[in-house]
Amino acid sequence: MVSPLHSNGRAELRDEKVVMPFGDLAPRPDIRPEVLLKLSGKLQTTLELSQLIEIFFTEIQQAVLIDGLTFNHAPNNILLSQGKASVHSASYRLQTQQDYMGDLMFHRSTRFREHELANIEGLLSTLVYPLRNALRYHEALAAAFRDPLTGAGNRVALDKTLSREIELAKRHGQDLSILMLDLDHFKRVNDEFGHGMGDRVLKEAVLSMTDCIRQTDMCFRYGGEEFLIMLSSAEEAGALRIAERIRMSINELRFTGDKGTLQVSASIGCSSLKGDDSMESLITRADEALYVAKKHGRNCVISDCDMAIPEPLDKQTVPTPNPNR
Ligand SMILES: Nc1nc2c(ncn2[C@@H]2O[C@H](COP(=O)(O)OP(=O)(O)OP(=O)(O)O)[C@@H](O)[C@H]2O)c(=O)[nH]1
Repeated sequence: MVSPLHSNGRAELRDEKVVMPFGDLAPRPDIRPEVLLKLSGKLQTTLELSQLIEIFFTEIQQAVLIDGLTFNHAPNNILLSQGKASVHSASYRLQTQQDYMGDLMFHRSTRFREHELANIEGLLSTLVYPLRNALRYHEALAAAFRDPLTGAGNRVALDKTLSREIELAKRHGQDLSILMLDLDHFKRVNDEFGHGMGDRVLKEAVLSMTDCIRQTDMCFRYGGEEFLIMLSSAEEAGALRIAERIRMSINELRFTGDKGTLQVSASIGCSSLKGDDSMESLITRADEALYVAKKHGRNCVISDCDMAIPEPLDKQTVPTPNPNR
């Protein structure tokens, strides 16, 4: 039997006191079996995490009044809230011997009493299996939209996300820009340093990209060594600044292998959303700008509005082994 509150499970009060409700003197849960049965049945009706937390929040009001509930699963980047945060809180780490299943925080304007904490813990036992199933479902869905090598979004995710973001940006009159990024002379990286090194470069380049963008922006693998970065609420000038930051950050990477140290560079084309743009036209303009960047020596950023004027090229364009490093 899995315990929702593994040995380190605990209820914490806001004033730093720690209560161990399952200690010898702690009260036992006092919940009617039909409440548990009903809750358990309802929780089994969905695999969607947000729905699951909503059902749990609504249903447990029958046993304990709470103002708000927060569910946090940092490894999967999940943060869900119901109701509102309040002065007092009780938090639980849900952990079985195999799985970490997240942290739940219950909020209330008045202190939780010990018998209420015991009831919350009794109710939590119904959440464990549905929550584990929902987390697995969430992970499977996320994997279906991710490039397995780099962790960037894949083409399926790109089509879904970019078309939705374009629609939203148009409806709310917001800016949206994209960057099309291609690593320069990547074939030489594979040929001279091996495919393993090529893979390493791809992974590190994606980390550089994601380090330079906001959480609301997204990076997708468009093809082999080509990436599309979606910048929400970014106008052309802002997008060019981010693109330049990414270009420099990739150019600063160093990879040491048997044949010395490798430096890579990237060319970037940028396009910003216009009123009559479709996803295809936005991508085509970024692609054309990327083509100009390649043509004018690589390791530079070109905007779709600025395709005739290439950046000054004082940078290294070819990955070079440097045996002295
Ligand atoms: N290691 C590795 N290589 C890949 C992967 N996907 C594509 N490639 C390689 O990326 C290279 C792309 O080569 P090209 O299209 O000629 O482009 P390039 O050498 O980067 O030249 P420019 O784009 O003109 O600067 C090919 O050799 C592909 O095999 C991958 O997942 N891993």
